[in-house]
Amino acid sequence: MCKMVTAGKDVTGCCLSLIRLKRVSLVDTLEGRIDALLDVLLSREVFNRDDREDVLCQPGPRARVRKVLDILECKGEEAVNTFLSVVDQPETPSSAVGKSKDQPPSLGYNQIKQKHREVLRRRSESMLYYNTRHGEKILFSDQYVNLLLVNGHQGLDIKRHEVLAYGRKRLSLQQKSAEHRRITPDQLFSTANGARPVKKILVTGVAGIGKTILVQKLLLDFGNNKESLGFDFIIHMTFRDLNLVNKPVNLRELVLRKNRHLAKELDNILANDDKLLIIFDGFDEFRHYRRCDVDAFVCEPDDYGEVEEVFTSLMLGELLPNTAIILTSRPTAIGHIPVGCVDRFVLIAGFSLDEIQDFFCRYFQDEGLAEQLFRVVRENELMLTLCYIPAFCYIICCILKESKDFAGDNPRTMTDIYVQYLVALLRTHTQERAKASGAVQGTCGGEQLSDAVLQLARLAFFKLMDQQTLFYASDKDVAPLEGCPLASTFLDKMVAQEPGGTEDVYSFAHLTVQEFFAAVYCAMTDQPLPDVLQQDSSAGEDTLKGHLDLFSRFLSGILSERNTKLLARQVGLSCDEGKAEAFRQRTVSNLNNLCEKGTHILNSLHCLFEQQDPSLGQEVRAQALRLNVSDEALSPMDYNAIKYFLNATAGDLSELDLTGTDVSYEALRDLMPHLLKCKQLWVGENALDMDTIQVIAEVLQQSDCFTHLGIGWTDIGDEELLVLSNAIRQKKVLKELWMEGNRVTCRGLLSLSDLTPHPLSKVVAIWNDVTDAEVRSLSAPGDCGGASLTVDFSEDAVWAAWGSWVLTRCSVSSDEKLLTVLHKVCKISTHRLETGGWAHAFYRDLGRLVRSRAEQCTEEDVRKRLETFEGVLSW
Ligand SMILES: Nc1ncnc2c1ncn2[C@@H]1O[C@H](COP(=O)(O)OP(=O)(O)OP(=O)(O)O)[C@@H](O)[C@H]1O
Repeated sequence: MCKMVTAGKDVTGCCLSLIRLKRVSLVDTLEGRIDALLDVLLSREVFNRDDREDVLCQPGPRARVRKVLDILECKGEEAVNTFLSVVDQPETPSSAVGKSKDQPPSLGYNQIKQKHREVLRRRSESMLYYNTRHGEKILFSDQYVNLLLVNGHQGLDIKRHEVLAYGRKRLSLQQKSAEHRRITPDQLFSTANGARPVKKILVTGVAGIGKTILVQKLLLDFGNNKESLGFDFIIHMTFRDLNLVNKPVNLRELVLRKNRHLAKELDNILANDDKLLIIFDGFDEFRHYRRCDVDAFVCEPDDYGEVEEVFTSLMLGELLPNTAIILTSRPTAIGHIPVGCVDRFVLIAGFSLDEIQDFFCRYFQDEGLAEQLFRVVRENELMLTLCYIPAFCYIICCILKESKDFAGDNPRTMTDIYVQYLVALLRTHTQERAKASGAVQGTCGGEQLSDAVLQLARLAFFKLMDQQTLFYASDKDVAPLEGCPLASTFLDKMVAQEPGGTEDVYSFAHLTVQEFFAAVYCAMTDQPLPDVLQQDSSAGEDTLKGHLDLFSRFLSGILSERNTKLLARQVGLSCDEGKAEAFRQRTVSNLNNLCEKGTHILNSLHCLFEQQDPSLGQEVRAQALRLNVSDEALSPMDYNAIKYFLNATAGDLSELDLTGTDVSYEALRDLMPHLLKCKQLWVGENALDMDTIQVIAEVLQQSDCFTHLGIGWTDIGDEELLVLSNAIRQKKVLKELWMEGNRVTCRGLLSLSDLTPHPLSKVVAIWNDVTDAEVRSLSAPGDCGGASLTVDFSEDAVWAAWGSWVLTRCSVSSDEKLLTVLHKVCKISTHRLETGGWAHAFYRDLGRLVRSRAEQCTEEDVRKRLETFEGVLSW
């Protein structure tokens, strides 16, 4: 490799700049032979003994090479010239210093390896549920259910709440399962032929989907010698634990914090970095997660840095470049991960129907009972949707264990389930306390119970507002919970090792549980609503979309009449009626506002749904009902909320925006009565098959008010357009048809000729299968479309804005979706793209995006297709 450094160059006169230029690769190349190199430099009198000492004082081989380079810079051209001639010489076996890499592992190394496996096995063999009783041992292997893992790149700007995004993602994943490749835990590091090795893996998935459990599975299999994934050692770190590090630290100390048994062999373990896997769990819980864009790195295991610097240095390969890393995170935080270095993106998609059933069997350990209760859940769409998330599956099993069915207070909304969950656990808790103290039930009842719940809820609320999920025992908000047995039912506790002793650190088992308790506090006390919910929706749209989404849904559900009554009866909590009424009025005014402006409205629809009060919907009196629910795959729960709103509100639907929602035939058919009253329907960026097109055609045939239709990027061809044009001909009310990026040919467009310019005053059909000659004839006045038909890139200003919109979308889409877009946009013939026009910049930027995606892509066939397009785009 040193040959490469100087090959083909006349080194005289440029040696100094050469070593500056090649500094990083020199460090990589020479770290394994630094000691031998020093000897040679000494013997050639380039270095003196003091220089040598200076170098040897540096911690670790990489730092030593850097020091050599620094000293050489001071010594000037001649010294550097000699140095380069030395490094160009082939390495003699004796000079190779990567000792531990080349030598067979020592006995000590192998013994520690086995011991470490035993430690990991011991630590991972029990399943720890948040409410596991002290001393209770539930075997992990008895409870573990297979998780669906898929290779996948995820958009980095997922801001929506994970739990809710989950149902949508899950369903769309299922639909597209053929396109995605399933992987199993043992395939995480496997590579397709010829692909570069997978070293850094990012595992994402929403709250409660099983990221930590997957990590536990990897550790247990490793501990049991079942699956080593090719590693000698796995080091497990959680960000919860790393949060406790509050001063500069080095990697060695971080490893030893929880693994003192590795101390003796740690040098060898770190030297064998290609046999080492480090797992970092729960990046979203890292309190410094916004600060990982560091510019200071640590390069040696003994170098000190802030904890985020050590982490980022490992991720970017500045530190232990050959070490494999698995990083888990909820999607909300991945925008802060240096994803450029990630070799593989893995998404945990949770349970499918079979796994839910398997979970029930394992949980109830009685086949008959499990089957009976599974049937109850399967018949309840909402419940079933939630069960795809293992954590919910667990919560629902807890509820069922208590009540055996959902009869009586049948849960209809997400809040209902959480309220029942709270009640179920409180009941167990009070009964157990009564049993333990030998007293009658109610020891912790009445006031005492509601006070304890409010204490917990207070903690949840204030920490949520500060976006905190970890609470130290020394915190003044935590202190009142000391000794409260209720807290241990709902809070996770861990003991943090601190220099002066230990400290307890608490968290709710899941963020959703914290959000629920926070909403209980806000509803049941005189705490004013948080500012973001107070704001007029015109100012607060953005914030309302963010981290308080689920909190506001819970708040709405808790303030509903049925839940306030239930909580009063079961928990002794009462809420101020004025507050409930104020919240309801705010919900109505938010809905009015969002409808009139056509801003994203889904969360407010869920708030309304949570209330389950038909009269509330009737109060919505927006001047125009513009419903924008675009850009995320919608789940059955979302459709429930949309339909609920549309059924409850009177008035015609001005606009329904279902762009990029994975809308299906069933969903559109279900919405049919509302579509007949809709003026503008946007269903672009969904794969629309003929059945779905038929539903739209039916609406066109029957509706007297349907004036605008958007079906861009829906993969439709002439046949589908023919069905639509026949339907338009029936009522002749459609004015605008947007159908860019499809497979329509000139023949298809000609089917619209008698419909333009009346009723169709605008047809946008760029990026379809139309040749240049056809474009000219179609655009000619008097022909098929004339002025009302746009098939070409004529108006620069309009399409420049369009291009940047498409680019933004491409940058957050999956590789598969990117390929679909590329397939369309690369059909444009180049001579129509006038030099200097917007299209050049557009294709250049698109080319860059494709190149970076191809570099990161681990699926060979997808990568090859991306590379083909890269070639096309670099004409
Ligand atoms: N594969 C599984 N088999 C059985 N139970 C599971 C499995 N995965 C998850 N669970 C259940 O779901 C709960 C939550 O899982 P886990 O803590 O791994 O989620 P997570 O994705 O790490 O969530 P968060 O993002 O909130 O940290 C577990 O405590 C367990 O009860």
